[in-house]
Amino acid sequence: MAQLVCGLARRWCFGALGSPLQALHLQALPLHLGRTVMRASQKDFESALRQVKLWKKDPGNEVKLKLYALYKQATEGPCNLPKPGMMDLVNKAKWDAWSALGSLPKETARENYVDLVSSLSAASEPPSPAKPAADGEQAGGDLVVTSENHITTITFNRPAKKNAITTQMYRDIMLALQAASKDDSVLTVLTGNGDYYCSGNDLTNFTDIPPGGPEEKARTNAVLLREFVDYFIDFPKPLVAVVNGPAVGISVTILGLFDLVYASDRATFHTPFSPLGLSPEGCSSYTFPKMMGPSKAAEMLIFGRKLTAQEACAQGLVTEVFPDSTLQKEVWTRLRAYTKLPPNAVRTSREVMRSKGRERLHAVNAEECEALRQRWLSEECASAVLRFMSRKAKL
Ligand SMILES: CCCCC/C=C/CC(=O)SCCNC(=O)CCNC(=O)[C@H](O)C(C)(C)COP(=O)(O)OP(=O)(O)OC[C@H]1O[C@@H](n2cnc3c(N)ncnc32)[C@H](O)[C@@H]1OP(=O)(O)O
Repeated sequence: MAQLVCGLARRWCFGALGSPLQALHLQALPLHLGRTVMRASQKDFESALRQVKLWKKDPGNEVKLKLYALYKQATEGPCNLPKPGMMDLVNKAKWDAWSALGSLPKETARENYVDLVSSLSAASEPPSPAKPAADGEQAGGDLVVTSENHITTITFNRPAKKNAITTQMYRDIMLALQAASKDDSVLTVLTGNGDYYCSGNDLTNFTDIPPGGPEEKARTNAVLLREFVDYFIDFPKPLVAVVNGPAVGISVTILGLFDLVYASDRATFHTPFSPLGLSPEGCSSYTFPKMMGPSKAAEMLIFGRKLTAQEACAQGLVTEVFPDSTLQKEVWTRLRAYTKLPPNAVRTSREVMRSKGRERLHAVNAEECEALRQRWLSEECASAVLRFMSRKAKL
């Protein structure tokens, strides 16, 4: 039984800077710790700062921004920085949060900081021991890959973030597909752990701007996306999605490149590209109109209409819908039966079905990635990401 776990468990902690938003609070800490303690509540404040550094659970961007703003107000007073540009997403979010505190006195900000930390520390659960790995599985990692009974399963495993896909996960999925294309499996399955199948691209993937600026970020993301989608276009074995819950963005669009899509009746299919200032990817601008007709595809891809599992099945995006309570049992029984079919016949049938459209799919992928590269540099996209990060907007 082959076994592979991709992606290190990235437990959130202030010592490991995964993104600028994770970093923004920490950046402030050393500045403060060198200062002289002047007031009575300063000790509590410093103790709260130390406590925050020990948190292992990500408190979320909203809380991190609040902590950052209160910290700056407590130590420096009202916001005294020039307003960052629209594209400077992280600094803009920080600036907005700090400015929102207006002329709140330093002592009040310090007390609010201490109160916030103590309420969050009280609410957080003690760390639970890792679940023992079941046979053929390993716990942990943002992506878990197992291979059993001739089925390789790639599981999105970031349930606290609704399985949003980080840049590392894109790379790990490619590695997993590469391994699966060569192992003894007959089928490759993608599924999600937790209540979501996947909430699409992790929107914080756009926030860590490299020295080359937003243009470089847009370019490298476009290259990564193109390579990622190419892997699905060229994958040589049947691809199956077991959509255990809501699916968003790229996790929906690439379903057009799958052979079978089995969905829970809890699943929904949502591609909110226009509200995000984006355009379709995953070859969906070609596969969706082909499978559901141009006007149904337009409703989804241009106007962001969310489909239920039943609607997605009626449109041809989903193969079959199962009651959530029986999804796992029914689907895995069926998939195991499919693995008993003569593997060479399965591969040949798939290849003759796929080979004719492959070149076209690569061209569509290239075109979509170029359109997205430009979209990522737009103010519409920057505003949407900023709105999400400051939690004023959700789907
Ligand atoms: C290399 C680049 C390739 C780019 C390819 C392009 C792809 C395009 C897309 O995929 S577009 C789709 C992008 N996805 C979204 O816009 C979804 C955004 N998320 C939401 O709207 C909501 O979170 C939700 C509707 C999915 C779930 O709402 P709910 O209220 O049930 O849960 P929370 O909002 O509290 O979410 C729990 C935590 O998960 C974080 N999170 C969820 N989705 C994402 C995401 N896509 N990116 C980053 N983070 C996400 C959310 O922030 C919460 O975290 P917190 O607890 O730390 O606050």
